[in-house]
Amino acid sequence: MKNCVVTTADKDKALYQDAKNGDNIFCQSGAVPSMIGDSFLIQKLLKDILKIAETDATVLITGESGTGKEVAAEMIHRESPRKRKPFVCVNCSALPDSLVESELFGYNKGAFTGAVADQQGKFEMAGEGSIFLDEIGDMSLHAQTKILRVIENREVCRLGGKGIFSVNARLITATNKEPKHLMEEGKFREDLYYRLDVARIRMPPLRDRREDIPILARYFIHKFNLKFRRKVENFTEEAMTLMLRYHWPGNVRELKNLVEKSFINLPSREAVFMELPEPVREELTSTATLPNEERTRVVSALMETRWNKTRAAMKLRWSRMTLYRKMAKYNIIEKRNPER
Ligand SMILES: Nc1ncnc2c1ncn2[C@@H]1O[C@H](COP(=O)(O)OP(=O)(O)OP(=O)(O)O)[C@@H](O)[C@H]1O
Repeated sequence: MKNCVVTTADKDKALYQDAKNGDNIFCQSGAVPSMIGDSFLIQKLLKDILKIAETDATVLITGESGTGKEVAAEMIHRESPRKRKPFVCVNCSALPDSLVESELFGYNKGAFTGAVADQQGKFEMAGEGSIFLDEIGDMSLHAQTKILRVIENREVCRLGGKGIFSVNARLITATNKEPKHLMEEGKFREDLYYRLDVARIRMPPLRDRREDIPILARYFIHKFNLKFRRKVENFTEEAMTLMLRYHWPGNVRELKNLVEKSFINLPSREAVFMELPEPVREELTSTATLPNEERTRVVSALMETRWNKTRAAMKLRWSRMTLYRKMAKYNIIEKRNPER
């Protein structure tokens, strides 16, 4: 992730930088990247995000890599009363110990060799907005001590500076490592953890919400249609079946990359239905797990029939009652979606 600052002014210019990929995403007013998905888990997550956004609590977001922690952090800011103030992202894993203070707290001209001009730190830049410390679990104990001090005192001092700035930004942090394990291994300060874990958001892995795969795939297809000037509608049925069964260790990021690879592999500019590139197809076929094949079958039947229960039940050769029972058993909930 590139460190980035999104200000209201930037958004007015319809510019938002996809902090992970360095892409510039052009957005219409307010249409910054949003959390796509209509599974029960995502709907619940969205409710939690909106509830937490309103409070001013410090947030800790946990979840595997690629599950959308940064998307969630940005949404918390965007939905909070601080939305017109800056949103500052810091990738802690890319921050060597020697740079922690100068990056986060800033410095004054002459503070060290190379400090040729005054420089604001990230806490100062965030002002009354939000500061997002990503991959906080990768910070050294030394750096954690510095962060803890800022949280406790709510003030920072630039390197080589005399003045003290009070810290008013809301703190949002994320880690893809389990904080409890990090503490057991002595890699994370317990006192800092309790300061950060005031409100918790847990991002579910994609394999636990497979019913979001078609809608996410369509969303990325839409994005890449714009980027590559194509008119793809969807994946072929065979490709989608494989995708629904795959276990997605890299989560949504892996799905996004796969959609992009499939675009690059398109045989013609006019192609409407997309195959998976051959090596990916082989990989997905060999690693596709069937942790809950019945659930996958139910979701696929519902998707294929646009949630028409009578037709889905017929497809599965079940009664409607059986279908409803299975939907309840596997927590499959229909979301009213104009696309369907
Ligand atoms: N629910 C979602 N809807 C739309 N896009 C998503 C969603 N979840 C993730 N993405 C996209 O997937 C990619 C990875 O998401 P993100 O960077 O937020 O994951 P992360 O959990 O922060 O990963 P890491 O732990 O590696 O930092 C991004 O391009 C993001 O825009």
